[in-house]
Amino acid sequence: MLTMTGSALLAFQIIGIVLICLLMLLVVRRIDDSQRYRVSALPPGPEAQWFHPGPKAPLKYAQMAEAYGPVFSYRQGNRLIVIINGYKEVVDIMQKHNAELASRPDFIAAGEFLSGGMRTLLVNNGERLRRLRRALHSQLQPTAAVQHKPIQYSCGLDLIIDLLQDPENHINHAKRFAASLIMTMTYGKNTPTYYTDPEVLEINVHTTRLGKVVPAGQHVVDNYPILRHVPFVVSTLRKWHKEELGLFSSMVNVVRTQVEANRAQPSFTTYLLEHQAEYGLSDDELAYLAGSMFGAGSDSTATAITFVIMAAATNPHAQAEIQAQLDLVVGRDRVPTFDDEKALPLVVAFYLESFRWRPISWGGFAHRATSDIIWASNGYVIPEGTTVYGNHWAVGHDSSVFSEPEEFKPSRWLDDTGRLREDISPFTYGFGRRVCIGQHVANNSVFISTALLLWAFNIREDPVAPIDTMNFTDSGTVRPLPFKAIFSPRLDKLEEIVEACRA
Ligand code: HEM
Repeated sequence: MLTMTGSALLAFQIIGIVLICLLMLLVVRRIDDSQRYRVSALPPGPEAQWFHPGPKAPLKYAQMAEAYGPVFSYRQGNRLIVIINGYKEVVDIMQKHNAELASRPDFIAAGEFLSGGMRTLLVNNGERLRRLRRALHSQLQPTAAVQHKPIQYSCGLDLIIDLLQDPENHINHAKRFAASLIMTMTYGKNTPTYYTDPEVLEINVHTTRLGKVVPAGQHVVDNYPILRHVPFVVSTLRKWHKEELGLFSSMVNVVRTQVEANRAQPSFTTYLLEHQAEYGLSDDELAYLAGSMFGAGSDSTATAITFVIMAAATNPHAQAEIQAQLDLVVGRDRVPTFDDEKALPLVVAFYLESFRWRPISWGGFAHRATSDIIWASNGYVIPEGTTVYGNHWAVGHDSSVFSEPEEFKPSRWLDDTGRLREDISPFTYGFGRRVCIGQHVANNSVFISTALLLWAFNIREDPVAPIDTMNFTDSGTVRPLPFKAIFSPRLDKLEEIVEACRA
């Protein structure tokens, strides 16, 4: 009993000291800020010292942009946040000032503790980021992305067969496509992958944990960094890191054993093991580099495929147009392949429009200004240290670039001659120097799935179960919630043709 009272007293003392320190820090920062911000104006925004947008922030931000303008700011205590909601503004700020926005805000819970500072997405700009991105680039840049096309094609054929046999579960089939691809690319897995495989389930536990602590302010240590020194505050994060690192290391060890026995399939991990010294990777960094491919590339790719299905089911006219092109270019005796891509601009336009219409990382990912950014057109300053988001939802729905933004119109991505436009982008993969490094692989996945899906099926909405196209999770990478779609094969011998094309 005495011991309990003693530790309670100690805890109160620590909390007291922490509160006093925080108060002092707040006063000093406010004096500092008020002096700096007088020089030029901050983008306008709510007055509150602690503003929280609430649920579905990207939609709320788009509404706020109508009141404050396309670039606005708000505060969360000491943190200053700027949200960019217009297409032109995102180009002017996120793209043109890419060097000053190449860093991340401090993700203390998710980056420092949960990921041990090793998850590429959360690493600050600097020497480690350069090493990690260079290693990833070797496998994911356009010329290297080509080598993954045969796996993507084969996963695409599986997707068609899965849908034919069990259409109800279409969301899980899209997840299977993405999981199989990543497991093969990363670890050289050559047995079929299912979304219910124990290792896939285990990776998903870790991805879900990460998703819980990434949003700024979700964990107390992000709001009060001084608490990082209080062991019980960060003990769960430390435990999660240990478990995640254990899993990632064990997966690398399997490949290491295969390499030693001379029976490893070439993969990202075999490449990293061979070039470990060249990239200066520790064993733990190597394990994280391989392991976090799944978190970064699996859910996002699966969501992209499911949004294509949703777009097709709710836009029969656009679907018919793309099928007419597929019939002309591919016919019905064989499946579409990557070789058809140049002749199928409508397929590309269809998925680009899907990216714009229902963005996957809908609020964008946080960047940090590492020096003051003067936004010349309006004379506003985005001070050093500000967290900056390009709001993908608002940018894709900017009516000055995308007329009738609620409408699904693939034709807006084509010029008068039917070629793909190069002057606009859906910005699905983010901005500047932190743009998604897996974008070429992801585009190939979405291209082959879209082509195969719409070649193989007429996809329809069930009149008695209309699809709510805004029914997705309110998370960093959104996930569409279950919806019914009817998949009617467009040819009698679909399975036969697909199987014949596997060779
Ligand atoms: C349709 C699928 C995908 C979407 C929509 C997507 C989207 C994004 C976005 C929005 C970012 C942050 C960009 C920013 O900070 O502005 C990002 C970062 C990243 N993505 Fe993707 N991604 C996809 C697929 C992939 C794949 C397949 C991989 C790997 C195989 C991958 C690996 C990464 C990595 C490593 C980062 C961190 C880059 C950094 O912070 O420097 N992504 N992705």
